[in-house]
Amino acid sequence: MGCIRNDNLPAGGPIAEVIVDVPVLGADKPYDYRIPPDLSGQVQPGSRVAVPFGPRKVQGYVINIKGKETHQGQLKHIEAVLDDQPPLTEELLALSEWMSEKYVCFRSTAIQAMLPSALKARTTKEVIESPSGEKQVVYEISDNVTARRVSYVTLLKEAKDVQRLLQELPKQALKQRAILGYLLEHEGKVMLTELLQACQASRSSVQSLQEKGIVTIATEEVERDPYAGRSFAKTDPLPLTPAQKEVFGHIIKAIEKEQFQTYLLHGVTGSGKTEVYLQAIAHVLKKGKEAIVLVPEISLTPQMVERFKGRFGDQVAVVYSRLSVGERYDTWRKIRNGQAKIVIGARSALFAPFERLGLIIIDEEHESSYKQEENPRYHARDVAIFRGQYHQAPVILGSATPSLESYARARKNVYTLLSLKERVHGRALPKVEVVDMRQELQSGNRTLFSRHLYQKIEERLEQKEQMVLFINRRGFSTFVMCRDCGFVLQCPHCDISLTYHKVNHTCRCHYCGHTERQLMRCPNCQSEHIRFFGTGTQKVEEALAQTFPGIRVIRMDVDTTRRKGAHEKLLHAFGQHKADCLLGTQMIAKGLDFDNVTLVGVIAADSMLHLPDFRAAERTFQLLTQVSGRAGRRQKPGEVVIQTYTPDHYSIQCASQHDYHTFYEQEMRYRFQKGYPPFYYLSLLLFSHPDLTYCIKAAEEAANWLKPRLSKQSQVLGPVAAPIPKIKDRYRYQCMIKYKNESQLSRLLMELLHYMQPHIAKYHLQLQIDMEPQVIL
Ligand SMILES: Nc1ncnc2c1ncn2[C@@H]1O[C@H](COP(=O)(O)OP(=O)(O)OP(=O)(O)O)[C@@H](O)[C@H]1O
Ligand SMILES: [Zn+2]
Ligand SMILES: [Zn+2]
Repeated sequence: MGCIRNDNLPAGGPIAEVIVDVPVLGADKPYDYRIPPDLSGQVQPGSRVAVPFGPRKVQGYVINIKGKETHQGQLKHIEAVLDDQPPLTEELLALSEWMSEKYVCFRSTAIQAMLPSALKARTTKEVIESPSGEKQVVYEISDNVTARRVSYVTLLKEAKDVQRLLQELPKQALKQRAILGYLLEHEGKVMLTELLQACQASRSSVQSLQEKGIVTIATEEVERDPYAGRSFAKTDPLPLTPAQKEVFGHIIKAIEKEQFQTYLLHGVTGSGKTEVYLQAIAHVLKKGKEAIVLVPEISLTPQMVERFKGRFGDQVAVVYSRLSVGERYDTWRKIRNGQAKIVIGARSALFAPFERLGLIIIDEEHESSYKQEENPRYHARDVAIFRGQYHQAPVILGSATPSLESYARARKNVYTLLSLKERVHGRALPKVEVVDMRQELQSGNRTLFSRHLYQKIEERLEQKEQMVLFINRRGFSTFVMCRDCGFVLQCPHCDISLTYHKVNHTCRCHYCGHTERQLMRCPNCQSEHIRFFGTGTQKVEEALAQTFPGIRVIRMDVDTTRRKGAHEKLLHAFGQHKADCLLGTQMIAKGLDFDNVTLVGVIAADSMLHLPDFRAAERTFQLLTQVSGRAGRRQKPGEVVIQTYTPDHYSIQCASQHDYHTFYEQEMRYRFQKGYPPFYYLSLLLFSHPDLTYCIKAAEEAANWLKPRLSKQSQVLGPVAAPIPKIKDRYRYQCMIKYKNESQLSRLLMELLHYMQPHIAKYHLQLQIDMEPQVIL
């Protein structure tokens, strides 16, 4: 691998069409390369290859192999095949083509999204001097990470022979004795490093044993398995409730008939959706097929992993961003070579290179993290449906709070609606109380906790039950303002206010990380009346300690979970009752299933409601429902307290009554009036440039080009300043395209990219195209 050959080839021989890993506009098309005879068996559709491209060597992907006759003249040839088995299947090749068209991205970008980053080859440039003294640049392609190899020492003699050898060895050969003894104790095979350490021996001792033919040292490829050595208690399928049975029956039928169909499983929190998934997967395995389960990254808790590993053991591969590059690569290979049958993971797990896919599940399907916010800007739901269609396999979208888009599709019978309306075995949904914080203020309560919440927390502390408190923001305060002149401290690079972090007395930008020391005086009027407004996790943590002396709090937010394993550790500690309160951001809203949690408190329910995004109400409803769902999941009943300044808002009212349908109807009316999804599609063009005037001009030029080319019912809104008008010193302008039916839009936007190319290539304009964006900030 990696070495580039440079011999010359005669003309003739089959030709491969290759997509090169060069993400620029002009290079986004298949190039023809000759397949040299010695590689002819190895080059297949889906192979990753090294090819010359201009003066460079680059990595590419073979998408097709053609006969000899199609090309005249000189062709460059493929120089190396980079893997034993082609990393891409025929299906994934087709998917990459579909993605590049639908999401207006380069095909190589789509392909890269499917592969573990270990397969992103590095091109290294080296300058060498030729014999005649000329300098030459050579390029080498090497993989980022390769398989891990480990040396093992194996005993070649039987135990009784070794006993005899031990007698015969000279007295002073202490190390060799120790080594043989250790090998005997460990079934005759041990890792070299372990052996040397255990016996305090050097390599030469082992080598001398090898020379005598007693042991052998050999390297083997080993797999990096983050779960190696961990055992999971085996679980058996639970007898399904009648409601679960009904849902299960529908899904099984589709699996049996090998029929593509998209199901929307609307099941309240704790209704037993996961158990249905598990049993459906068992069925798929029995048919010799494979399954993919997507969950949002933050729901991929140890609890969740345990449920799948407990049922299916080593057949389960877990894919998430916390894996090291090497672990990810090994997990991917386990999938590619058929060792793993089930993949559970965050968004990118969807590209698991299975060839006999029998089921795809997207849990918490409403989650915005299923949309990738960088190129390729794909939505997991669309990709899942592509794969389901390809394999004739059912797709299940599950949620307690389906996205409006999905629910509307189910209403129109595009998806099949299945529902679980009650919690398993009649367990009650928690009682939710909404507290009007304006009244609290009027009655003189200026603390973070309403009297009601205060009382509930006290009760839990007395009864030794646990609670979950939720606040939408991390940090201490959400903005810093001068009370005399109203100056708000902002990030100099982004149009966004800085967040105060009390631990190290800094003000930080959550977009670019810019940090300033705590202000003592207003930079505008020199007043000392600086105040911190808004509430973050750190402030609640401090207030809890002051209000409830002795309370044990575990804080979970981006700041406390940065280190690998921290997330798991904190949750484990909470599960072991090492704290009374789990306090955190979104990351605690989902998937947690702790039996001792009887109270959930939402400190400020409004913080999401006022974001400049048409999905703000939907997100608020979803979040409140999910957080509430963490309470009373087992024997003990649960209670929820939601604190808000807008208690009458329908998203808060409906969430408190566990009433999805009323919320859906009301939100649909609003979307209809305003012309938003699911009534219209949106696509977003975002222009950014360090110079404001240039940015506006370019955006206008693009809008003017586009408008006459769209059909009459479609609208181009803007260009206007983006909701965050500047990030990292780049100004941001956007155009929103609203349409119902614009089948050629993707193609048109690709043309627009070509049209705008001079601005992009020469003047560093960035133009980002987002088909059906999830986040409009
Ligand atoms: N048929 C069953 N019999 C007994 N217990 C069950 C059954 N199905 C599920 N449970 C239990 O009920 C609880 C909730 O089930 P599960 O986690 O599957 O629900 P869910 O709908 O996936 O939850 P959420 O979406 O809120 O995370 C779990 O503790 C689970 O073990
Ligand atoms: Zn001031
Ligand atoms: Zn910033």
